[in-house]
Amino acid sequence: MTKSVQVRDVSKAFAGHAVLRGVDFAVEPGKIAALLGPSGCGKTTLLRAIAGFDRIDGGEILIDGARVSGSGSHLPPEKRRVGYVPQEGALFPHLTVAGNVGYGLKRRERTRERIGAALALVGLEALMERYPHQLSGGQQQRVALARALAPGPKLVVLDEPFNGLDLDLRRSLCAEVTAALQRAGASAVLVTHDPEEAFASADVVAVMQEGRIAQQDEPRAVYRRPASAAVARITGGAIFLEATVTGAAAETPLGPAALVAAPPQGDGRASVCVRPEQIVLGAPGQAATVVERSFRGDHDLLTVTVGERRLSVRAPAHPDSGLDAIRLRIEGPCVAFPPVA
Ligand SMILES: Nc1ncnc2c1ncn2[C@@H]1O[C@H](COP(=O)(O)OP(=O)(O)OP(=O)(O)O)[C@@H](O)[C@H]1O
Repeated sequence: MTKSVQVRDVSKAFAGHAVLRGVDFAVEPGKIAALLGPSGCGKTTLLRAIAGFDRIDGGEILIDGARVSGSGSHLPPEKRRVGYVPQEGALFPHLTVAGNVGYGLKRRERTRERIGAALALVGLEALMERYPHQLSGGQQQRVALARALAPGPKLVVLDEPFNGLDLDLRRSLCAEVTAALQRAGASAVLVTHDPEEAFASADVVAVMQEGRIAQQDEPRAVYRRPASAAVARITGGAIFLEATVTGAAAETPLGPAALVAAPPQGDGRASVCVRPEQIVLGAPGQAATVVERSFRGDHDLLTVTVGERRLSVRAPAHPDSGLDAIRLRIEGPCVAFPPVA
């Protein structure tokens, strides 16, 4: 099947500093892909290259099977049929909602019906006559999405569209944006540095690290089977335990742990990655001593020692619990990486 967007071996440098170093990345039609990575890894640069705002130095980019960048060619952004949602919306303050949404449409397409249909995708058709300053931050972002969707693009790229919004709003807006993209039948690339946002909104997560895609897979796969220790850290909480591996089993300071698979490096010493929720309290388990208990609302965060090792462990919130001896064990399969030197 023709990919909605296909990025092949793309490189890009700014003033001699390589920012994209051979990026391979693809999105299937109608799917939402999240580009997840730490600050400075090249996410925005890749997004801008796909949208056509920046030229690439090497490799090629295809949209719907047609080359738009590469081998000396560079189709300008307005010819790519890619909708772009920048950080913090960037609506025109002097235009109404309808004016903003109609902005990207050709004059003959700029009808009330067409604008209303785009606003209906984000549930804001009632606010057509308002100005951006009369909208909440979340509404502004939805208008920015409606503006990007109005010309009927096959692909929409969104650059950290929920930045600057509070956490509750981020979560609800994320669900609304995903639903609007699905209603519009558009494929999307969403840039984020928040794993929860990537998992909640995307069909596929591409984990980016130092200008390369380190792993691209379904959300559960990148979380449960990270390809490297760095991917494990980028995709959520990760506790690394020194262990001895035999086949698909590991012996750790917290007792035995099953592995998702025997590691390619074989038996011997390893660093086993455990997700925080895989460490559970209660017998049977390894004896641990609680040295600090910190109230975190819906849970307590315990600092515990197991032998020489100090760990942070989530525990149910408990008003009467003091500092005491507990037992810990690992539940569910983990991933083993080569030992840290
Ligand atoms: N126009 C430019 N000129 C020079 N350097 C640039 C330019 N754009 C980006 N860079 C550099 O490229 C690197 C990657 O930047 P980019 O914005 O793509 O990262 P990012 O992963 O999107 O980061 P963030 O999450 O902080 O937005 C950074 O070191 C940045 O300083």
